[in-house]
Amino acid sequence: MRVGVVTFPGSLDDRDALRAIRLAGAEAVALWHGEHDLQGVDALVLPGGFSYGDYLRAGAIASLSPIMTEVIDAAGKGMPVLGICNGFQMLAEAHLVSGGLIRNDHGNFIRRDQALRVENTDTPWTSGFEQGQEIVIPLKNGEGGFIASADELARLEGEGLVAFRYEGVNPNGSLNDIAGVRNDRGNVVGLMPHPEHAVEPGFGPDTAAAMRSGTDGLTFFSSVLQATVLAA
Ligand SMILES: NC(=O)CC[C@H](N)C(=O)O
Repeated sequence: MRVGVVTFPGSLDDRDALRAIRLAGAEAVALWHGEHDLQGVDALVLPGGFSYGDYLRAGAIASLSPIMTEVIDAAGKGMPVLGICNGFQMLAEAHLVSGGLIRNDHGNFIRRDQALRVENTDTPWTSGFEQGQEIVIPLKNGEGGFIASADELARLEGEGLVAFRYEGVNPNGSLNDIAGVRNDRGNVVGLMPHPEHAVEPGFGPDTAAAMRSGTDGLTFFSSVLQATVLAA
């Protein structure tokens, strides 16, 4: 299975995403934002970072990059797409998932090992988790506050489209503690915390809770591998 990671000008976590994919056992394919070419990949990751310097709004300019034409087309056909942090911001700007991300309510960039509750396992990126499972992965952003209109929020909740919720601490004022959402079909998932930074023992979160494994993030990438094997 081939999983592509798109690099944009200002991407920061593309290499870690490629490494996470390899550690999960898939072939990692580096893609460039300026090309209209997905190189035949089976799944896609939009990585974290500061694409276009976060000018305008984080993810807004990247969402108009040439390759996004192909990403939007593939997502519409059911290809698994994961947006991590800046990638989640791009998914929201491209309307591939609902809602938007705004500056953290306290106004500061924040970095912490963050506990999350897995709310929806019916996606190719979360199928390896248990419903309600608590995981710990790193969070690091300045514009992580999840917003949506009252109607859209009610729809997300009512239709079970909230994929992850902050547990214990809401680090940025996100409505309903929402840390990640999925699209209606389930193939597109976006979240603010970073699974690709928690894939190897000793290099991930260092909280006591996470010492259970420190590799909760790897399940995202092993899940998508499993999803495609089952579909094949
Ligand atoms: N880690 C990231 O991807 C950061 C995302 C974005 N640049 C922000 O600060 O909100």
